[in-house]
Amino acid sequence: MAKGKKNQKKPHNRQKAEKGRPPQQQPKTTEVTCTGLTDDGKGIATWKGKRLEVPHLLPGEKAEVAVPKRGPAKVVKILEANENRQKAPCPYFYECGGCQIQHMTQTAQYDFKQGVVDRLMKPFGKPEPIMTMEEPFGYRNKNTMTFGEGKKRQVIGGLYAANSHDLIEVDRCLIHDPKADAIIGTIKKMLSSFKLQAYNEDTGRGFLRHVLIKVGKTSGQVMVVLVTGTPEFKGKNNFLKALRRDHPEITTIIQNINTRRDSMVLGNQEKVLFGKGFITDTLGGLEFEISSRSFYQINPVQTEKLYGKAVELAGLSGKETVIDAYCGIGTIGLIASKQAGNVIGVEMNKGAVKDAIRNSKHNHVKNARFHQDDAGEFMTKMAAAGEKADVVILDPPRSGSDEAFLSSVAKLAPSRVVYVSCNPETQARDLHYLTKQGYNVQEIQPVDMFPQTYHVETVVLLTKKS
Ligand SMILES: C[S@@+](CC[C@H](N)C(=O)[O-])C[C@H]1O[C@@H](n2cnc3c(N)ncnc32)[C@H](O)[C@@H]1O
Repeated sequence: MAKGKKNQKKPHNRQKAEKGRPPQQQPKTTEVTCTGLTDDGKGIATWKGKRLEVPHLLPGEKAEVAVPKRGPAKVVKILEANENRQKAPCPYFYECGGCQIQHMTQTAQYDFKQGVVDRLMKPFGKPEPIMTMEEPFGYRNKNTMTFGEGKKRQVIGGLYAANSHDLIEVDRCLIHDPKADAIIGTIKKMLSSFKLQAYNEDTGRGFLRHVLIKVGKTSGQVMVVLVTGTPEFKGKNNFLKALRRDHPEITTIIQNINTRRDSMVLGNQEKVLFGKGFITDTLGGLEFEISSRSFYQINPVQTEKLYGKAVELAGLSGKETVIDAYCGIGTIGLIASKQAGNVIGVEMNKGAVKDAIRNSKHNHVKNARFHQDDAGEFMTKMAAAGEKADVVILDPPRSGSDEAFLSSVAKLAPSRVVYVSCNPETQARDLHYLTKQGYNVQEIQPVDMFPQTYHVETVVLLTKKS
């Protein structure tokens, strides 16, 4: 849900900016009929002969909609509702930018995601029914709330409003782990009794910027990261004592110091204040160490299904050489290593590679090696050296893979390619390339990794044409 936050513009001091500004005109309202949905779940309508995208509107619905000069259109009143509409369970849904489709019933959410995948994958075959989640709330193991000052310098702890960098006070986010929000609530209350200020983005002063909580869903371990604008931590010992007294479930506490003036959540400096500085969690029968910065899939229940499917599609017999490209902390490769001859992981992020190596030792995996490199360059070098691989598993970022990587796949000529993606649009682009390079798509499996949001994960099996 935090996707895109980093790139959002820094806000101005809104209070200052509003002084002397003429009162804002109310945006015009108009009646529209929704004819379809964008791939990110917005309604599509026509206004003044042009396409208008309206968040929270469903196909067939008639609505009165406000159309401001700048920014997204907004539903003022639904005049005729679609049967798939429901009252969003979260009271912050219409303001907050975290979830986009809570106004759809759960079944309609699945139909929407299935429809997006079916359309994008049509040239390659018919996707399997989406893997759904039995309990599609409270699934996140990584939960962040941001702290700031309100107009009266009061502490605000919450999430950013949609399409903006304005903070809205949120006590409970329904996709967060409830334990995480309870700890954040306690910290919010403790700030004033410990005379600690929230960080003010405009002045660059103040103490608490964010609280990041990671929860090991199977281990029950809890990491609290206090992201502070200054290294000084007044009353630290008593603060930690009080926090741990109220939340004995906390297993480690870290202070991350972020003095940057941009909107990156974590700074580069860290102090472990309590515990080991990491938590562990179990996935695919292995135990992974998770630090504050490690990339780790945020929905472990669905990740078990996703990785299980990816390993099944790899069709391993115990002898194969498997490449785990874009491997992060090595999760997929290490899980696959139990059924493979050997695993070669490649990942650009240095910290993640260190984590992957540590995780392979921790799990006594002897047949996996990890390399820090650009995946495309690494594969190009492998192909040039005449090396071979039996299976390539790739799980690139949202932007997808690149030509260097995909053309090297064709040269390495693995019999199977298992492509995991969090963006079916870039995945479809890359599948077009691979199918022209001698591969056939055999199976397409969508997985709902991010319920209540428009995001959908897919895993695709390609095999070499004989
Ligand atoms: C979607 S994550 C997948 C991580 C891992 N497979 C998992 O499931 O946890 C994508 C990973 O690709 C890495 N990455 C991004 N661009 C890369 C590149 N050009 N070469 C290698 N790794 C890259 C990112 O650092 C990130 O760890």
